[in-house]
Amino acid sequence: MHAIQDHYPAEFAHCYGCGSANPHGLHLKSFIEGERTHARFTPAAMYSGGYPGNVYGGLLASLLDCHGTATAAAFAYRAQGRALGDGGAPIRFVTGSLKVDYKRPTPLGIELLIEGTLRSLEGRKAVIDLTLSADGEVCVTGEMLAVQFVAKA
Ligand SMILES: CCCCCCCCCCCCCCCC(=O)SCCNC(=O)CCNC(=O)[C@H](O)C(C)(C)COP(=O)(O)OP(=O)(O)OC[C@H]1O[C@@H](n2cnc3c(N)ncnc32)[C@H](O)[C@@H]1OP(=O)(O)O
Repeated sequence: MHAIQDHYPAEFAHCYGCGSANPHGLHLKSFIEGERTHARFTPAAMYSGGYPGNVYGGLLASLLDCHGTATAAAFAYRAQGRALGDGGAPIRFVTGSLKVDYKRPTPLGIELLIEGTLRSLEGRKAVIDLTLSADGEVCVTGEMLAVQFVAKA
């Protein structure tokens, strides 16, 4: 199964969090299944926060950031009856705002599950609800406003 990011055109594949063309990046891959999206990431020891054994909060926000915009794009394609990577004009979303709530420490070294659902899609604005879980426990929640990017003339 192809990830949502596998359909990003080469010129948009340099994102630190999810771009396949960024050799230093996280290479997050998100998938849409039914009414939710999901991605998985196992943080290595170098992503330590200040508290031993736990993940740095900025990394967690990065994971939500990339997964949220991928979620917005995937649901926008679906809403328009289009297939991802259909060769038409790409529907690009960027993060307008991202609220992150750290509910409990997130452990290093185990697979994290990041999930997204579409709360609303109106015009260029998509509101995405996000969770990040470890071992079945939600550690982080997020709320993203993703805005469809329109190149200005
Ligand atoms: C599947 C195939 C895909 C193919 C193709 C994909 C390629 C895709 C690559 C993506 C790669 C990964 C991406 C990773 C996620 C990042 O890391 S994205 C990087 C971080 N984000 C940014 O740099 C965004 C910077 N900000 C901006 O560029 C502009 O502010 C924005 C967000 C585009 C909006 O500007 P604008 O286009 O001038 O639009 P504007 O009229 O200001 O706002 C539109 C609406 O949104 C609202 N809004 C905007 N910002 C906010 C805010 N912060 N709070 C509340 N409301 C807001 C406005 O109030 C307005 O609402 P309405 O009046 O329409 O009701």
